[in-house]
Amino acid sequence: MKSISIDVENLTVAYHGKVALHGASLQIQAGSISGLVGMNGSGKSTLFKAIMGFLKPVTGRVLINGLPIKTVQKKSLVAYVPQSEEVDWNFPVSVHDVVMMGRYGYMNILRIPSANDQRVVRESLERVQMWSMRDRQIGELSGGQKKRAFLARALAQKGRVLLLDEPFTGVDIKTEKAMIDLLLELREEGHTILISTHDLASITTFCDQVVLINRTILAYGDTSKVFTEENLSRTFGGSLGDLSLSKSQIIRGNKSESD
Ligand SMILES: Nc1ncnc2c1ncn2[C@@H]1O[C@H](COP(=O)(O)OP(=O)(O)OP(=O)(O)O)[C@@H](O)[C@H]1O
Repeated sequence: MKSISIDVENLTVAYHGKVALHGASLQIQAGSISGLVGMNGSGKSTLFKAIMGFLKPVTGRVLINGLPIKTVQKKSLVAYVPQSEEVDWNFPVSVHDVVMMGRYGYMNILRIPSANDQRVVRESLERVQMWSMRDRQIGELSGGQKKRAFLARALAQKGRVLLLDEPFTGVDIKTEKAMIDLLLELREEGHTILISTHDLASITTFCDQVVLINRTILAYGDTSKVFTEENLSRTFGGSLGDLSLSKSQIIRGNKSESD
């Protein structure tokens, strides 16, 4: 699989004239995992939505492998897992239906799944250990199961770029570890992954790059260079103590089962 880069150039995004993200620039290397880190309201979801082309920027642009998102989306290259709050969980669809939505870009207007679509949906559900729950209504799932169902939808889309907005929120430590292992596998397969998370302690265990955000991009680059005490203080406006993060977790990451 050929890996794909993401370039964000001088991006400014506003909601009803109020700027949420200004002058944001960053580069995500093809075939890497990047952790997007920032406080509540710092603009993480806004950045995801702008990369997806859901929000029209006031200034700047986003290039996926050098191409505008509109061109790329026709090929279903970028898959997005939104925050749980963005999903209507009362919508009467099964887990299987949700994952099949990842195949819509490959179907004609009648949306009749082919044998290949059925196979890909099954494989995607099996990869997140959700095949046995395929007939459940999405509203009946636990927080972690909801996240896995939407990750399966992204896998079914066969996007080469995966944008994951807080996939670990409400997920237990065992499931988070299984998801991280899956992300590492997906990177080996050539996917480019941008993931926002509030679990700072696990960043150094799986992210090649870190992007620090507070209404603009404060820093980005190799985790070993960017995930520093000074940069985190700038991002969160406090000390490491406030972040419940030890120096060792910044340097090499040491999240344990008992955390
Ligand atoms: N639909 C919207 N209309 C108006 N303002 C919005 C909208 N969505 C987000 N905002 C504002 O834009 C800013 C950035 O919000 P955003 O959701 O991108 O932050 P975030 O970093 O994803 O936060 P969190 O960690 O809480 O999910 C916030 O001030 C927020 O209030």
